[in-house]
Amino acid sequence: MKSIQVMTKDGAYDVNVDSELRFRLHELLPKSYRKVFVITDSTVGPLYLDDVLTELRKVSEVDYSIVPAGEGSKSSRFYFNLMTEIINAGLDRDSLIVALGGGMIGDLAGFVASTYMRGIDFIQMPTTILAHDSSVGGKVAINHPEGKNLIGSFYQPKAVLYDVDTLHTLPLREIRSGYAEIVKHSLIHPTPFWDQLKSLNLNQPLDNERLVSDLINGIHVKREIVQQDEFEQNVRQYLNFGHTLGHAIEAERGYGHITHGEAVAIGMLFALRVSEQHFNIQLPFDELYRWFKQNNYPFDVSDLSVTRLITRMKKDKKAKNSAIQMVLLKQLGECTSVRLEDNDVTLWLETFMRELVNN
Ligand SMILES: NC(=O)c1ccc[n+]([C@@H]2O[C@H](COP(=O)([O-])OP(=O)(O)OC[C@H]3O[C@@H](n4cnc5c(N)ncnc54)[C@H](O)[C@@H]3O)[C@@H](O)[C@H]2O)c1
Ligand SMILES: O=C(O)C(=O)C[C@@H](O)[C@H](O)[C@H](O)COP(=O)(O)O
Ligand SMILES: [Zn+2]
Repeated sequence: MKSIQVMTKDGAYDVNVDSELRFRLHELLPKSYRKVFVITDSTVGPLYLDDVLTELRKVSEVDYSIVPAGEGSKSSRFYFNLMTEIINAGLDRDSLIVALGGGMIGDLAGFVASTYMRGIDFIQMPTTILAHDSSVGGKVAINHPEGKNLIGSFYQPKAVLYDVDTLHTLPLREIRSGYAEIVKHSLIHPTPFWDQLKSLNLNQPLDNERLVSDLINGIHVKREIVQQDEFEQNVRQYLNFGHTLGHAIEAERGYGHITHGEAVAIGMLFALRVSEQHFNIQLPFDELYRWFKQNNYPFDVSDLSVTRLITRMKKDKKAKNSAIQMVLLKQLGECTSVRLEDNDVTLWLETFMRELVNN
């Protein structure tokens, strides 16, 4: 088992990555809990919930809830419903919430845990590739129609138990989506990690060893940045590379109409273009664009309005005084956060969207 420790203000926790972890769950709980409540979604539930419940019942009283799969459940409605369910289930401050699923479940269940009785313990059991990012670092949230993750907190899990066998039931679209965040980690960190990734063909069956190594590389980058700046006062912004436009597209399309990774992929390309223009430098835009295209990332942006996207980008959490703030690259592996003029971003976005539509 690969175990990566994350140090935070409230102590350390382990990110355990291995095959068949869900069958060793009861040994891996950080402590014993009287009651455990599992939150999962309607796709993951039928696949893995029974295994998890069987393990947990060896040591605790267990209850669960299944929300509809998809980004639409990361909402105030499902947040409130879950609150009612855990109140009725009698969870108290000695109880544990288990988030079994991808980033949607991790963010939603984590936000429930962070606010129920002002915070009870939770653990992450990620089941998507993307969740190598979302399960580590303690950002938990729900969406608002006005913007992604606008209602949330920083609340670290007590453990992350990543059973990589669960990743083999992921559809290709979710494999692609998850790899977008691995690509992000490779571009923002000085290790030559992008060089290893760029030969990868996602249309071929996943090689388990390769996948685990890519996930672990991503987790290392995430951990390093979170440990330096848990509450996003400075360098943690770099983890938002590609997200200023990415989040704007997700909200603009309506949550769930584009995956998070697909939106971030477009956002990263745009951030590379802006970096090139702003610093008058050359970056591997073409190489990244080719890799995304070869791997069939969808880049149809013809339905999106530049003006509306700019309005959304001005409401991004990084913005100060409604000025657009983007994470740019000074060179591969070196980030900086830059305040930009609306007019410049508008012009660059118009050109960039034309480029995507015409290619
Ligand atoms: N907190 C953070 O730091 C952070 C980081 C990145 C992304 N996020 C958030 O994470 C969310 C996206 O996460 P995601 O891409 O994992 O989405 P998701 O949780 O919605 O999962 C994607 C789809 O895959 C299905 N699925 C999950 N595991 C499966 C499995 N093993 N087999 C088959 N199907 C499976 C789900 O039911 C869903 O339909 C977004 O809300 C994003 O904002 C948060
Ligand atoms: O952990 C972080 O910090 C990130 O920014 C990781 C992102 O991949 C993730 O999508 C996160 O949820 C975005 O956070 P937000 O604060 O921009 O909503
Ligand atoms: Zn993200």
